Amino acid sequence: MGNLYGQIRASSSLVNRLKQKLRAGTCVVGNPWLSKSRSFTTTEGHRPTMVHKRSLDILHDPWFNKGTAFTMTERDRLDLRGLLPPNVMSTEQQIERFMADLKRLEVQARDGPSDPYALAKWRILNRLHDRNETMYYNVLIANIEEYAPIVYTPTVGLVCQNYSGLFRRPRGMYFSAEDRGEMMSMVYNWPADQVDMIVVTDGSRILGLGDLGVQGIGIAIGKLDLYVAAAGINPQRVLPVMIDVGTNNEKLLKDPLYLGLQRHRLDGDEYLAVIDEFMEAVFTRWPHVIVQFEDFQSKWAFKLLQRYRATYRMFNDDVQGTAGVAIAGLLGAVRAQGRPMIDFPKQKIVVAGAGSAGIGVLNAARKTMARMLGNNESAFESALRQFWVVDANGLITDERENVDPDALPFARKIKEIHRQGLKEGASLAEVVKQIKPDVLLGLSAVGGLFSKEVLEALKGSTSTRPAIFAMSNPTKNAECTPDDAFSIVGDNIVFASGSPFKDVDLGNGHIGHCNQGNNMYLFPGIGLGTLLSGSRIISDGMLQAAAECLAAYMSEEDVLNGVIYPSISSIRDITKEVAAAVIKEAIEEDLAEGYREMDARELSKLTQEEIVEYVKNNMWSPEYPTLVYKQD
Ligand SMILES: NC(=O)C1=CN([C@@H]2O[C@H](COP(=O)(O)OP(=O)(O)OC[C@H]3O[C@@H](n4cnc5c(N)ncnc54)[C@H](O)[C@@H]3O)[C@@H](O)[C@H]2O)C=CC1
Ligand SMILES: CC(=O)C(=O)O
Ligand SMILES: [Mg+2]
Repeated sequence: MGNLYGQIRASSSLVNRLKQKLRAGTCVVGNPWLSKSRSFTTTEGHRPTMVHKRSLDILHDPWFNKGTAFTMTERDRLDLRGLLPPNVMSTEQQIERFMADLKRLEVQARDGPSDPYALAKWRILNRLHDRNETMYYNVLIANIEEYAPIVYTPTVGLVCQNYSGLFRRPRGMYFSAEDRGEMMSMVYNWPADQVDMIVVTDGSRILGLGDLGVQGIGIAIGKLDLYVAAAGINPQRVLPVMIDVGTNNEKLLKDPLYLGLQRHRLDGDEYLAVIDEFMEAVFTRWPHVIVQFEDFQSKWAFKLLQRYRATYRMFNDDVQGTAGVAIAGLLGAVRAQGRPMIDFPKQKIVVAGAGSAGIGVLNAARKTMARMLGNNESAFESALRQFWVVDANGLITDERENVDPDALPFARKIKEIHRQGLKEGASLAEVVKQIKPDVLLGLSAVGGLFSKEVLEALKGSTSTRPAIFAMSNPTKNAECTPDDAFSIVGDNIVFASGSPFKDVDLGNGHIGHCNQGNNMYLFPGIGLGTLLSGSRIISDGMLQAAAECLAAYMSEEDVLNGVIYPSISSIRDITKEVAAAVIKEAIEEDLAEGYREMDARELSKLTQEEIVEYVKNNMWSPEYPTLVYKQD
């Protein structure tokens, strides 16, 4: 009732009349500020307030909203379970959180990695998103190059790190360890009858920033912004999801203002049971939904992918989306040397980082090489000779004990390695010095890992045009900057980074192009293509088709100029093409079951151009519809 009083104080005579009525008990208010249908009962004397709203309508109503202060029983009574972060806060804690955020604003607003006002821009855009979705997406689409770095990497990382302070209105759903046994019913608290895309995270590895617990929901929101802006998925049909199974981030566990469950992460079968329950719940309510797994720690990323990919429409963006983008870039790097793509299996590739992203890239690169070498068992084996993998403990060889099973195939034979002048655990600089690779690719989450020593060593590369992929996010986690890469290794390199950097002025009118090698070029098209094909699963072939489409998007002239990825300003066009390639492959693999009035038979009759047209016609654009009032 505090809000009610705040507004009413504007008119003293009305205040007195209302106070009398409130003291008397019930008060049906009819005044210029309140709609006639609302009736209020004072909370004095613990009488309840009658509300004629439930679920999100309450959270979006400033009169009734208590935000994180809704108790669990109220959340159940008002269908709010899952619509708020799980940690219930007191009014005092809410105020403390708000004040702490307010005080931090000035410092934080200047804390953007490459843009001093990044966080302030995010707040302004976020407020627009809360007020007017159509306008928000119009702004985002028209200025995607400028604002993708705000709603997505790098700023989204900063947003996640500060989410407990930034949280205002909830967006998306929270399924927590406390909701076990409830998910099948609470999924109906989400107001949309149709959901096409879910991006889900458990917050365990957000970009290269580690375990951010419940605050990781920011990454799911950012990825879905790109689904709307790039793929034209209707924003009413996207759902960001946070599965809060606890956090192992000790700082968050001790922070009284943290919005998530303050307990260590569930593990083993208990963890799996929560994810299983979530998957069953969302696919029961929305059988045709597509679920993108995002930023799960490697320990679970592969296991969950294997567990669900044959039965559910799902994929893991970090493993599979990143792999496709890297393949497209690696093929571009071969072409940038003036060589045909078919020379890819001759490339010597050093990969720093053997987590979900690194191993995903290695597996895909190995398969691509094997296909080019004849697609048989021996080609698959011999492709392994092209990779040297370095993790936190140095070069991985078969001498090492307890190699992660996913990395094991890439462990080099120790005898071979000795012949190459290396040993188990050799440092990255030593490996680069001895191997003289064509490509140095980082997915380590370690900022500056490609140190001066490493880059100096790369100068000895046997390639006519060495390629550096510093793919870790956000900006401060990039393995090196383009300035360092061009100035140390030389002008004649190909450079890509996961987060955007400015091109480098090499002098004499020459530009060192900085490509953004990020899975954002693929995941929106993979999701859209899967949706419009109606495929029940997302096959390796569909993912491969997406990667090849991205590689083919670049002209010969572009790649020779060191431009191996398109400009983000054309992301809607790229996504349309990628989606069409995914659909075509789904039809060829006999997986396409159709979408709405386009059934499988009709789909299979479409020409390539007609598929592209079909995709284009199904992409949502932000336009105001004509509204008409209809009584219940
Ligand atoms: N550009 C893009 O599209 C994408 C970028 N990424 C980025 O990749 C990074 C890694 O992600 P995940 O694989 O999921 O993380 P992860 O934590 O599972 O793996 C990190 C790997 O790096 C290794 N590592 C740590 N210190 C190292 C060092 N000093 N030298 C060499 N290796 C070292 C670790 O041993 C581990 O194998 C993150 O920064 C993420 O933002 C992830 C997905 C897509
Ligand atoms: C881009 C992305 O998915 C990541 O850095 O995790
Ligand atoms: Mg990711």
